Amino acid sequence: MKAVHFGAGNIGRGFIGLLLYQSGFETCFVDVNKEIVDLLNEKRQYTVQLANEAQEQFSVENVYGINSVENPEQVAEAIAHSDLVTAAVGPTILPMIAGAIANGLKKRLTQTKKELTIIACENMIGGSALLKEKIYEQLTDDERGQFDQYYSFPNAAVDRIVPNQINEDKLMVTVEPFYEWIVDQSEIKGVNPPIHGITFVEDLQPYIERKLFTVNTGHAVVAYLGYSAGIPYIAESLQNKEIREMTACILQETSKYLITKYSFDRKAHMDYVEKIIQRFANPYISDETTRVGRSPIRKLNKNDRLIRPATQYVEMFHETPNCLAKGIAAALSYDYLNDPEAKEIQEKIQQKGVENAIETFTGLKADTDLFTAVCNNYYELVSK
Ligand SMILES: NC(=O)C1=CN([C@@H]2O[C@H](COP(=O)(O)OP(=O)(O)OC[C@H]3O[C@@H](n4cnc5c(N)ncnc54)[C@H](O)[C@@H]3O)[C@@H](O)[C@H]2O)C=CC1
Ligand SMILES: O=P(O)(O)OC[C@H]1O[C@](O)(CO)[C@@H](O)[C@@H]1O
Repeated sequence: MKAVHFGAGNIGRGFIGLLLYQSGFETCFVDVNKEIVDLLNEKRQYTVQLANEAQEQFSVENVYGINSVENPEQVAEAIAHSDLVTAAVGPTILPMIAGAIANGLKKRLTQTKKELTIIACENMIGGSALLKEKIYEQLTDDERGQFDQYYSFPNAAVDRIVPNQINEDKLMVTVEPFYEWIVDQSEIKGVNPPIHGITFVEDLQPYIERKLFTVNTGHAVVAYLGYSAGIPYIAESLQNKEIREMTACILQETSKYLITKYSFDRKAHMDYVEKIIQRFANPYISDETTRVGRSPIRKLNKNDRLIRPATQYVEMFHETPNCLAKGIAAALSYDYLNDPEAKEIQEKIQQKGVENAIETFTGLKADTDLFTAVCNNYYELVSK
């Protein structure tokens, strides 16, 4: 079996690539990073190491790379002969890979009429649906009809903390032991991809919201509060009592929303939350607050990990989630200027004021209690 995976980065190599190999796939990594692609072609294998006391290592073999800038034709050819296409490039990059996937899928139709599954493995709601939308924008009506018949784009939730790598071996990836990959099987045409480690579900919504509004909300606020306190690493940030308590409070608010909406068992959900906080504090991982806090405009989007649970909370309980408001304020105050999105937010705040920035980046309306709470928390945070 052959898989084409876009994005030979942390999640691509450290999570998806590992499971594909363990499930018997040959994996073609498509990337724009020449160094990584060349190394994959030279070594044809790499190592994944677990971030725990035993530091267990796994060899991932049967891999190669294609540079999509230099060799777009090879990418199309690989997709035409593949049994699975996956991606982990980041939500903002999905539109940029859509053309290459569209070309490959068109070529595939000239050679076979077998079904194919395409899965975007990103931290977002509806990642594969977005990829499909961007691919379909490039098709004629006739091609859309054929794609509908053979290709499916099931949404997915992926969870494994993979920090930035500082290994001498540029292909090696250190990952946390925990992982979860959940795929919406109701969307799949033909058989489910035979990958050990995927959990197939009929309704992804509870799983993706539970993951995004617990793992990603929690991780992001630790990053922004840690950065604001001058702490460079996530685990170290959690040693700060104020940050730990604020994170717990924020996750109480998201839990209240999730438990009410999806009727999760309270005890099981709170155990899930506790386990996640322990994962953040993993002493075998050095995870920078600037990595976890990256791209704050994306993270402040109305459908993402900070604003969506807050607005859903207001809608459901008619009260303001004050801790989430503080987490949102911390994201707005994130002034790491090497991050282009953080820079853009800070420039907006300087030029137009924080009220304008809140409206622009979060979509919150100025006459709401949540807006006021975010604003007040922002002023409190920056005056410290
Ligand atoms: N690192 C983590 O712990 C987790 C990450 N994710 C998600 O996985 C996705 C990828 O994240 P990471 O692996 O951490 O990022 P990364 O930056 O390590 O990897 C992204 C890869 O995509 C490549 N890329 C960029 N533009 C491309 C293009 N046009 N065509 C092909 N490849 C391209 C980059 O060169 C890089 O190798 C993101 O959506 C992230 O939210 C999800 C769960 C955990
Ligand atoms: O990848 P994003 O969406 O920027 O989020 C940052 C971090 O969230 C996690 O996926 C999980 O907390 C990280 O490991 C990840 O990189």
